[in-house]
Amino acid sequence: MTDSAVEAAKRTAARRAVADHFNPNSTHVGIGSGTTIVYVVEAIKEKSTNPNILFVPTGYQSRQLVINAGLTPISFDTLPDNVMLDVAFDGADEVDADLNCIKGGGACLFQEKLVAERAQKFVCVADYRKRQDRLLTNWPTIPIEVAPLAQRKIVRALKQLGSPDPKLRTTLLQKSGPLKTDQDFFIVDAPFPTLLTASDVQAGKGKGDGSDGTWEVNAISKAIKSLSGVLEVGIFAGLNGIEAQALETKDDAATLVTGGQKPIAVYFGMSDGSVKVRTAGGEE
Ligand SMILES: O=C(CO)[C@H](O)[C@H](O)COP(=O)(O)O
Repeated sequence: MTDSAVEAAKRTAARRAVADHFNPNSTHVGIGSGTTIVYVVEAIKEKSTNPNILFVPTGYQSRQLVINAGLTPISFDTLPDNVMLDVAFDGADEVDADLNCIKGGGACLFQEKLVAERAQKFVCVADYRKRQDRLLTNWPTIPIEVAPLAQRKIVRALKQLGSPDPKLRTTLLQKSGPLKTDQDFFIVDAPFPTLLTASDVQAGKGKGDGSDGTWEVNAISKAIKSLSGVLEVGIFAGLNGIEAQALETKDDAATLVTGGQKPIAVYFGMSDGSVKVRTAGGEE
């Protein structure tokens, strides 16, 4: 596939996702980061440039994208406590059969997670290379945002968790040295063996707790997040927004604060020009 074919796949999927999930009467919409989200913003702009819709970006690139499209950005920390985003769109680096995602290829995972958790509907758009049954199949590493001071000890701890060669992400262009995130933190990219889903563990394909060299998605995410100095882990797993809200209405007040991290739907642009939509109900 040529680069332009991959870009065409991203654009086709973005248009379908926006057609299905962007309501021009929305009040608050989250906008993720990366190359695919550009096509989402393009499609949104075609449907509405209503200045009353407030767009919550997930970092510098995302904010510029919103501004350049003539849309109205609003910072996450100015959202009133009782406001949920109607929908948040984002890209993904890899998605498994249960809709767990790896994100952070563009180093924006921290703000992306804040925004995803605040959305009633979190929707991802990606090209066919990201569509897998298990995480760490084609995408090689888990991106982790860390405090610079703690970087070396976190790399050591990741090795103890079974990551063979965690690496500090560096800038590729003129400036040498570590890449800095929008929070002025560092990114460590940690390879692990392919991650098990919860149903793999139930089916006895591995313990999933690291003791036999296998990790289940939620377990490795929690283990990494518990290391001091880790700001956020680029695994979006657990509940989706609809499941989280259902729990909250059953008077579990804690869930609104954590929200859902998993998308309710992922739109994959395929190499033949079609779009596959993966949801909790399966794929069509
Ligand atoms: O998580 C991200 C940035 O932190 C991106 O959404 C992810 O890397 C996908 O990027 P692209 O659309 O360029 O493939």
